[in-house]
Amino acid sequence: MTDGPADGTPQVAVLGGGVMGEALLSALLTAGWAPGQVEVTEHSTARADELAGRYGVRTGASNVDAAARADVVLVAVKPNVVGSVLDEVATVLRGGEVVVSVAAGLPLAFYEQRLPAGTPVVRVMPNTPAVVGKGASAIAGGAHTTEGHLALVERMLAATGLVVRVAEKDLDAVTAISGSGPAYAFYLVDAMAEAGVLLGLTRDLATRLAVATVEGAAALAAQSGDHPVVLRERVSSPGGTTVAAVAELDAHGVRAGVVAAARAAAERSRELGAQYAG
Ligand SMILES: NC(=O)C1=CN([C@@H]2O[C@H](COP(=O)(O)OP(=O)(O)OC[C@H]3O[C@@H](n4cnc5c(N)ncnc54)[C@H](OP(=O)(O)O)[C@@H]3O)[C@@H](O)[C@H]2O)C=CC1
Ligand SMILES: O=C(O)[C@@H]1CCC=N1
Repeated sequence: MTDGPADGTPQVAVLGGGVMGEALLSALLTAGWAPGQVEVTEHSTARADELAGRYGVRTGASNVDAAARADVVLVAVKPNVVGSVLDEVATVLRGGEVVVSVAAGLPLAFYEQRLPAGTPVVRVMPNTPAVVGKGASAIAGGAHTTEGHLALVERMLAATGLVVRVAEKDLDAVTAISGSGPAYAFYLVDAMAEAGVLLGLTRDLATRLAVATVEGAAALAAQSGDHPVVLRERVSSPGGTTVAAVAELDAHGVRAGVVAAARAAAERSRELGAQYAG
């Protein structure tokens, strides 16, 4: 079994071809995997056919068959299904395959207990902007994971955007910030667009302006390296429109709301782990 780029391009089985499974499948192909080196499993025949038609990969309903052919098993089903999927594929894994999972909450030990002894497991917390190469993913390896395994997963995610290594204990927080975070940004974009409509802009124009503004602000924050407070101050002319607006954000508790939202997401991640791994 390969454990790194030097060993070539391993065969990957993506178990679950939903939102994240498709994003990772697409990223693998962009990163250089050939369609013949990736296989996807799906419950729904219609969805399997859709993915096969769009990406030219082999698709099927059998997790066991796909795992038996794979060097890397990428688990992309919901947390409540992961246990049963692991029990299925554990029957055909030999301990040398790398198991990678994007499921929220479930600890590495949960996988290691269910898989053959010595199986390297890597948890990944990606996010949906991976689809356009602007994602943010954090990875954490388990007890049998080597530098080569982590490097392989980084290579698999190369087309998704930023990839960072973290300790497993930080993954609930990562889930709350970057995993769920795109939803917070879309929430803001939607609110800004709605406000534009309220102020008399067409919905199309308001949405385009809101999206470009959030995209531009993120790019400026990334490229300037300046603290967000400094960037905000630069927008805020004395006695001007921005200070009037930000005072309303403060008065409505938006900052506290974001903090509470992230705390709730991290707590839910811990709950999912306890609920389905317990
Ligand atoms: N969406 C996101 O932004 C992120 C998701 N994740 C994680 O990714 C995982 C998948 O989430 P997401 O893609 O959103 O969910 P989806 O529901 O879109 O995808 C899951 C897919 O797995 C299929 N499936 C269900 N059971 C099985 C099975 N036994 N074997 C094979 N396939 C199966 C489902 O089919 P069917 O619908 O027919 O049951 C569905 O297509 C979750 O664990 C989540 O925590 C992590 C980071 C971000
Ligand atoms: O909502 C969820 O549970 C998943 C994990 C992070 C983003 N989506």
